[in-house]
Amino acid sequence: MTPESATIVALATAPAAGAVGILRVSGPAALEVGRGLAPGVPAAPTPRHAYLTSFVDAAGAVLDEGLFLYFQAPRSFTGEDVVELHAHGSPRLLRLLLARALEDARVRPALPGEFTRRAFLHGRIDLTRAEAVADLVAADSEAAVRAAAAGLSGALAERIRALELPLRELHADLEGVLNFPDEAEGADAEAGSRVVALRSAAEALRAEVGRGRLVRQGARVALYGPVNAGKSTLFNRLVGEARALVDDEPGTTRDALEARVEWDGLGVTLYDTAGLREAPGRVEALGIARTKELLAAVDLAVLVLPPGTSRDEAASWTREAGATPVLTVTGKCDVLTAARGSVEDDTNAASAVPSPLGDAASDGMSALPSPAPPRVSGLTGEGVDALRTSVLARLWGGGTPSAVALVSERHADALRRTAEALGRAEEASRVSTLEVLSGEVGLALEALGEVSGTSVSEALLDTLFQRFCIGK
Ligand SMILES: Nc1nc2c(c(=O)[nH]1)N(C=O)[C@@H](CNc1ccc(C(=O)N[C@@H](CCC(=O)O)C(=O)O)cc1)CN2
Ligand SMILES: Nc1nc2c(ncn2[C@@H]2O[C@H](COP(=O)(O)OP(=O)(O)OP(=O)(O)O)[C@@H](O)[C@H]2O)c(=O)[nH]1
Ligand SMILES: [Mg+2]
Repeated sequence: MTPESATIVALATAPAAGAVGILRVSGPAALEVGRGLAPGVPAAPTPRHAYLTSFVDAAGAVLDEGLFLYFQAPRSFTGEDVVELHAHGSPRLLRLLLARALEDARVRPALPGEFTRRAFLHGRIDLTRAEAVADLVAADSEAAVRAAAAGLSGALAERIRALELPLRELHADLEGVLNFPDEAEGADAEAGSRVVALRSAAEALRAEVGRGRLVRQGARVALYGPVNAGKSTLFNRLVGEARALVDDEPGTTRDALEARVEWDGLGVTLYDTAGLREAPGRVEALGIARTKELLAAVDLAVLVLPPGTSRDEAASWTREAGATPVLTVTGKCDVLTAARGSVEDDTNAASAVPSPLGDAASDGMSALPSPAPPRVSGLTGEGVDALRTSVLARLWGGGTPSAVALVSERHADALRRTAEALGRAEEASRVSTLEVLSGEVGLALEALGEVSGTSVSEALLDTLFQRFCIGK
């Protein structure tokens, strides 16, 4: 029996006690198998009608009373005949029902994501929407839910199609001219400008999707800086509970600590790290090594400086973060300092509006006059809301995640290859032959097709659907 003709079954609900548990069957034998469990249902049930009926064991003894739903192919989630048994949410009962369905030789357990995969194979949904299903299930912040929902409703599919159609037309025109020069004469006249327009559309889409991982997994933000700057106190304040140990002894934090928060719907994993200093003790040195590792991995590093830090010192602390963007703040701002030549020297009324210094410093432009870092106090909470806002602005560049923001590394990579091929096509349209131009346009089309699923391999589908849970 080929996989396509197999009827598959799985629990559609989590294997835990709950109000309702659903057993879902999809494939040609779905109705017969379902009626085997629910013999009270008519032989030709009305599709999409909820029948209240008994579910029975092999001997006909009643196991539960629940709802029976029949979706007739192709009007179902998978595009095949689908039967759902909505039973009471007893894991043990559902296992009995599942085992009974599997007694039929035409039925086998569904693989992870197989229902969704069949929906894709039967053309019910394209790949971006299939992936959005998995994203929605995995979403752990409001932003991730909203972005996945937009993906599910076809927002990304729409954008891809808007690029794919003209690209396909251009490719067809070019191939026409190459293969039937007489009939298709002149179809390549505007090729150069069409490539330019398509390339800029591809680049625009690419720019928009770059932050998919931020929404999907949340952003990672680490507090770092010299020992005793007030990092742990600020961390506790940002997290809203006393998670980290605080002490006036420098070198209190040894191991990085993490906490998950949700700010404006965006998931943020916040790290408190071991303070940096020269000549630490042995254990502390291990903590400092870990801080440096972590700094390389996060999306944003928040440098917490004690009041009175000089500009040179600030610049050198900034360099500790390497390539990671830095947002600098002056901590313990409730303490008055009279130090001269410090980073907060030019603090004035205007600098009450947080303006990240990190950019300038990490761009190697620290010689230019830059605004004073925003001031915070973990102790009093002053400036903490403004810091949160600056962090979000730095991660997002302001605004809320766009509908197409929830894009996987896979999508981003395919879009990058699309744009690159179009870049080479643009070059070819100026300096090379029509063959080369058409070849690059073909490559762009192929890369783009990996997003929508018009050109994907079985192997890629296997990998994609493996991240789904069983029953999805
Ligand atoms: N009980 C239950 N709830 C569920 C699902 C399910 O399979 N079963 N879903 C599963 O993930 C989601 C809903 N997704 C669905 C998508 C399409 C169709 C469907 O029957 N589509 C047909 C008919 C459309 C219509 O009549 O408007 C089609 O596309 O042709 C059903 C569910 C979430 N809730
Ligand atoms: N006045 C004032 N004191 C603070 C503030 N934040 C921290 N402190 C004090 O400064 C000392 C060090 O604070 P921590 O939060 O442990 O500093 P840290 O940067 O985590 O230090 P290490 O883990 O040792 O690197 C403690 O005595 C805190 O009470 C603040 O905003 N204002
Ligand atoms: Mg600490």
